[in-house]
Amino acid sequence: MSRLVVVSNRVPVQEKKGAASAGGLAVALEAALEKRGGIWMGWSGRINEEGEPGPLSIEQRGNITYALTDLTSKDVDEYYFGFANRMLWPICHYRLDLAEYGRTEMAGYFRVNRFFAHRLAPLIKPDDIIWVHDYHLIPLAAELRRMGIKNKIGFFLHIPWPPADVLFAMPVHEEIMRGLAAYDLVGFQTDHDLENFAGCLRREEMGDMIDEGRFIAGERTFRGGAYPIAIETAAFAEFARRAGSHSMVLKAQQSIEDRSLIIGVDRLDYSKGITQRIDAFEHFVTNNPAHQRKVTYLQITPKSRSEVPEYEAMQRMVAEQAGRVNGALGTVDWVPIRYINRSVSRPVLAGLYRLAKVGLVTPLRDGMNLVAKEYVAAQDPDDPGVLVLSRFAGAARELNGALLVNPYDIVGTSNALARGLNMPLDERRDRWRRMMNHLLEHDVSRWCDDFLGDLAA
Ligand SMILES: O=P(O)(O)OC[C@H]1O[C@H](O[C@H]2O[C@H](CO)[C@@H](O)[C@H](O)[C@H]2O)[C@H](O)[C@@H](O)[C@@H]1O
Ligand SMILES: O=c1ccn([C@@H]2O[C@H](COP(=O)(O)OP(=O)(O)O)[C@@H](O)[C@H]2O)c(=O)[nH]1
Repeated sequence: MSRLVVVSNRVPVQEKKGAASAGGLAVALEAALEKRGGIWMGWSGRINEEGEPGPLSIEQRGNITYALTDLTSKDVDEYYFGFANRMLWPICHYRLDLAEYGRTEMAGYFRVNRFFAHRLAPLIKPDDIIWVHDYHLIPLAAELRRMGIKNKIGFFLHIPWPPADVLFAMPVHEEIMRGLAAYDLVGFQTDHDLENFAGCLRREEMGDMIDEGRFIAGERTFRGGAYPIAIETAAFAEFARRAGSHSMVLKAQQSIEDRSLIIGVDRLDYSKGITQRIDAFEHFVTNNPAHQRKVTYLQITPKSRSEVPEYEAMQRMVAEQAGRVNGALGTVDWVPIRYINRSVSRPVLAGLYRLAKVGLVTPLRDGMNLVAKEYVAAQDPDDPGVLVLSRFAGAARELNGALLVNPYDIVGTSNALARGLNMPLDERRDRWRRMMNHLLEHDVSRWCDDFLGDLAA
């Protein structure tokens, strides 16, 4: 089996041991590299203003060699906060209104990708398979090819891919598309993302699909497919089963008393639909007097990308909104929304998911949304909760036992919440079993095997 070289912006070794990780990418990949061995290269998370980069910092952990590079603050501002998170992220989440195009940021993005390629190339052996992750690093393969690297290189996009009319609002869309064409295999979360990609290629006759899953763009032919990312289902279910004795989970359970728990877990990101969700909850409580004082909505929302102005504004907005709703609906002995701005460790999350009668996952647009899958995996088979899921999350393509909602439809989401809380046990079991069977069969190791199998083929 060939050695695997993974490249991603974030690398989990940069997190302190035992720290709670708030990103799905890290969670999913750790398992894969442990199994196969190889190199994981990425940003150290550190800023180094020296100008000339020092040597890569190398750390061996089990089967994995972590190779990390520092970046300058100019790099981080332009490449990560700038182009990746203020241009590509909003565009790929269909938010043209939030996209900020700056030439400096765009140049910084391509420059940092070139820099990554120069640091990575000396580590690569002829038989290595290279797997690049996410929107931060789209041009990496083109840079490596320019340096003469002929290895198989795959790319997986963790976020949605938009239709042509949205993508083409980005001035450098052609270069980004050409960047993708430099890979041997481009993986998307869903068939819808793949269709959008094919549409973008066709629109200005840049390329086409020549066969099922085979594309041409200019001189290059390459493959593309849908590879929905997954979780370590059995292990997560076991976490949840044991979590009942965790002191934090016990405390939560005691403090909820006999109320029904509704849970939301999201990075504080405008794509996650948190404000619409709070509106839906407010509508639900106001219009269902029988549930007043009988429900607690726990929203766990670690801060994310706070240096980006849209995220900073969002932090204020959600905090104010949660406070306003609690002020309007709460009583001396009942706080309807518990809003937490910190990251919670995965074992505790697993226990909280299991306590919750409803998992409320309502992004306006999301590549996959691993929280939806974790919520299902964490349920008690004898008395499972109900997943209320946005039709615009990648997970909605797979989780056919969920109550699907349009997150922009506040009344519709409120009705789904009511239906979830009142659902008879038999229906809950049927719905949960369908989803759990799917998640057990399609877990994260299968996701890796599928992608790497196709890349190696
Ligand atoms: O690294 P950050 O800027 O702090 O952001 C965290 C991660 O957010 C994004 O997650 C996506 O990947 C998940 C797993 O495939 C998927 O379920 C979710 O829908 C996506 O939003 C981002 O793509 C990662 O690169 C970030 O590390
Ligand atoms: O306090 C938290 C909040 C989230 N997560 C984890 O962060 C991931 C979020 O992934 P998702 O795909 O839902 O969204 P993303 O943040 O990657 O856009 C999930 O595995 C969660 O369990 C966590 O460990 N602690």
